[in-house]
Amino acid sequence: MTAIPLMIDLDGKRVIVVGGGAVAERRIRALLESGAHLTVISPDVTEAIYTLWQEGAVDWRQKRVSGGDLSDAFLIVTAANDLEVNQFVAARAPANALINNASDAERGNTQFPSFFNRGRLSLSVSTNGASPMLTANIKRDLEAQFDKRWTGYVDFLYECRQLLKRIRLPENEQRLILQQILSENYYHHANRQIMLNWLANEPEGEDAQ
Ligand SMILES: C[C@@]1(CC(=O)O)c2cc3[nH]c(cc4nc(cc5[nH]c(cc(n2)[C@H]1CCC(=O)O)[C@@](C)(CC(=O)O)[C@@H]5CCC(=O)O)C(CC(=O)O)=C4CCC(=O)O)c(CCC(=O)O)c3CC(=O)O
Ligand SMILES: NC(=O)C1=CN([C@@H]2O[C@H](COP(=O)(O)OP(=O)(O)OC[C@H]3O[C@@H](n4cnc5c(N)ncnc54)[C@H](O)[C@@H]3O)[C@@H](O)[C@H]2O)C=CC1
Repeated sequence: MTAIPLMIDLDGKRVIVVGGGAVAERRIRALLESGAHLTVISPDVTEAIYTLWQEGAVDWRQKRVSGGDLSDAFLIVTAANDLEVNQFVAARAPANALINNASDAERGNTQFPSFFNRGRLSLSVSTNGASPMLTANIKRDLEAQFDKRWTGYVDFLYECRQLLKRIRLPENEQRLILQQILSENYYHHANRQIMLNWLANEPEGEDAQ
């Protein structure tokens, strides 16, 4: 069995985080931007989680976890520093819930890759549990290779593609342009602007909405 990566939309979904330590904090940071409704269940939490709770970014139930805390959860992260607690949570999770078990990935069905974004570009790395430290190293290399300038470049690619969809050129011409904008020429802002202006001034295709 091999885990496959998916991009997941958690907007408005109920996410339960069991435990309030360093690992829980890392998962919460990854989840904050997702629009999920986050509830932390733990007798204590780190300072950073405490601040997030004060700011209203997460709910906090200051208690040890019990089975009743897990109903209706779409995703459960269990990151208590007690193997048995994490096993209990994994066993009591609703049948269709996604479950990430921080102390034993194989007793869950969901793993968090290490990831970062450059605008719309998302890069994630996983070794499927072989070596989280190798993952961290590879991520660091990728962060240097795909530096912040990629954000603007990927925005440019997005805008071009949206404009092309409106113009509705014959498929081969559209592919040619999509290929062409991958050339290093378009790392330069001025060239991007020329392409965008040209695309923006092309008439819309017949059946464009
Ligand atoms: C499945 C997964 C995540 C999940 O979905 O929960 C997972 C699982 C486990 N990690 C464990 C241990 C450690 N994890 C780290 C560090 C990181 N772990 C991360 C990801 C992942 N860890 C996912 C797989 C990713 C992959 O395979 O590529 C990183 C990359 C990202 C992040 O966590 O945000 C982050 C680096 C962040 C950075 O530095 O940038 C360190 C080192 C440290 O702390 O410095 C140690 C101690 C050393 C060691 O054990 O190697 C244990 C044993 C727990 C126990 O012994 O009780 C398990 C459980 C198991 O193996 O089953
Ligand atoms: N996935 C990963 O990347 C890593 C996972 N781990 C695993 O994650 C576990 C947690 O690591 P840390 O966050 O560093 O530990 P930590 O000790 O900083 O935090 C553990 C938290 O769990 C809470 N907790 C304990 N019993 C609980 C219960 N019955 N109900 C609710 N909350 C409870 C504690 O109050 C504390 O807030 C480790 O024991 C280890 O197995 C460790 C390192 C990396």
